[in-house]
Amino acid sequence: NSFKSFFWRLMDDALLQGWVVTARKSLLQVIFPPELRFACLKFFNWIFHLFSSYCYFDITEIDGVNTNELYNAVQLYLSSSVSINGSRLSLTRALNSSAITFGLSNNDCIIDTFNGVTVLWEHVVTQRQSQTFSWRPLPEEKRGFTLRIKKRDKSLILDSYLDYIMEKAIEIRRKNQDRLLYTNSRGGSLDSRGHPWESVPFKHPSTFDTLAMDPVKKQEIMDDLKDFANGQSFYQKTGRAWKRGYLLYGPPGTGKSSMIAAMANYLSYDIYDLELTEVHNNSELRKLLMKTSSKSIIVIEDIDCSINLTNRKKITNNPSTRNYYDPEIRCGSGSICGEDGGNSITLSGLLNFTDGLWSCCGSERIFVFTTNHIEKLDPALLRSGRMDMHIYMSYCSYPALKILLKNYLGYEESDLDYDVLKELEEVVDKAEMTPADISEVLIKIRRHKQKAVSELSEILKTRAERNLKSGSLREKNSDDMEDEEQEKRALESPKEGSEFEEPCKKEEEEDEEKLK
Ligand SMILES: Nc1ncnc2c1ncn2[C@@H]1O[C@H](COP(=O)(O)OP(=O)(O)OP(=O)(O)O)[C@@H](O)[C@H]1O
Ligand SMILES: [Mg+2]
Repeated sequence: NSFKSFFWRLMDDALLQGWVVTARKSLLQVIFPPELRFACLKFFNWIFHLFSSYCYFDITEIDGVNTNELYNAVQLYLSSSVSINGSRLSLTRALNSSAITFGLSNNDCIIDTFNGVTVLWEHVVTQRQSQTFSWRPLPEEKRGFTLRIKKRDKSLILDSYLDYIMEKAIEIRRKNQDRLLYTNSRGGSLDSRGHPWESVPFKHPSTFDTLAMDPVKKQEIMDDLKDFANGQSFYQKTGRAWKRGYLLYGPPGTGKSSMIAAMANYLSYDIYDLELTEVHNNSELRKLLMKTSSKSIIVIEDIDCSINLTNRKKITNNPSTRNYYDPEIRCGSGSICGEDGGNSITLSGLLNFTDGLWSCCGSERIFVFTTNHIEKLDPALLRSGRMDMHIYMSYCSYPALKILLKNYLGYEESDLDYDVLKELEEVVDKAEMTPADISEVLIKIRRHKQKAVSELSEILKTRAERNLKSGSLREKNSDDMEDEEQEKRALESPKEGSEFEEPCKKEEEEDEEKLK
């Protein structure tokens, strides 16, 4: 009985409580209808914001139906600071990327500072209430960032912080994305999207660390590249197009192509490998240039072989008449400007490509030309300002050899005997071996390090001796030939005031008379 009464009392209580709750609810609704409650909330919000020293900006992932660019930019931008400070992170890896991006977890906060101003970012994720009609399905979660800043810093932040974030995001995206190597090997034909370039992921492992060359020269080039990449305001201030030209020259196998790969890896630029022989005329060249993107290196390898410079000799043989404004010289090879009617690629077209008006469509571009024979190049290509830096890639020097020993055998300078080093230093310059030759020797015997060094030393010695012998032989030959030539000249040369000068004088006199 007692249990029964207890049960019923409990039920009564529950019923009563339910009634009370319902009654209270309906009473509240009578006194505070939803409109009034909403107005109250708004009012309290307004009061809160009025007295708060902060203001808030919401950056939602989807703005109406479009994806909000700023949301993605903020996400990428925060990824760099989040990776250091966060304790719970979301990780993503985008398509075409080999890097992992860190992100703020849902409803997590992070503090950032910009120009001494502190801001707070919150990643707000809520469930989407009801699916409204839309042409494309929206994600179930509503994501966004809320930026909290002090009211007094509002103008500073809006003026520069958001621009800074956008720039940083582009940089991070480029760094994370695999770089591309473009080629125009398809000739002038376009792909389905109207692009003349074909691309493949660029994964060349060459870096400035692995490049064997004089460290001082290497540092100079690296500084120059960094100055260029950070020099937007400088180029704007001085009225120069934001581009730079490098001419790499030297014997085959000295690292010209490796240097280009190292440059691209250092600056995270794409490479456009321009095959000039596939370009039919100047307008095609211009179209190719227009379709290159900023932050890229445009490469023309073996420039001396790529363009017809046959008539160049005619011009350079007569230096007194050489004038850059001469149309023949501007066109490089005489055949090009006029008669061919633009049916072939010309030196003038190439010069316009590198520093004409068209070269400035897009910005932050580097032109690199390589050649094994700098002496074959037209002076118009070499004049200062066109190729800003001429870099000689030389035979392997002692500092370069030390880099190769470190890269291939893991030998630091201190790991090797003083005598061995001295021996290598003495012969390496005289041997005139390219880094490619030396790396070939080291690769073959890299498992037996000491043997590799002693074998390399032997090879260098033999090559040095051979060069010395052939050098002295060459000297002797050239001395003999000079003697012979002098003798010949002495025999052939007419005596002073002989008939050789007479006709010339006669002709001159006749010319003068005609002029009179
Ligand atoms: N300076 C260097 N540092 C490191 N490795 C080098 C260097 N030079 C050449 N090598 C090695 O030799 C190979 C050939 O070098 P690379 O193609 O860069 O020479 P190149 O100067 O472009 O020759 P070519 O004039 O024939 O095009 C590379 O794969 C690289 O491993
Ligand atoms: Mg090369």
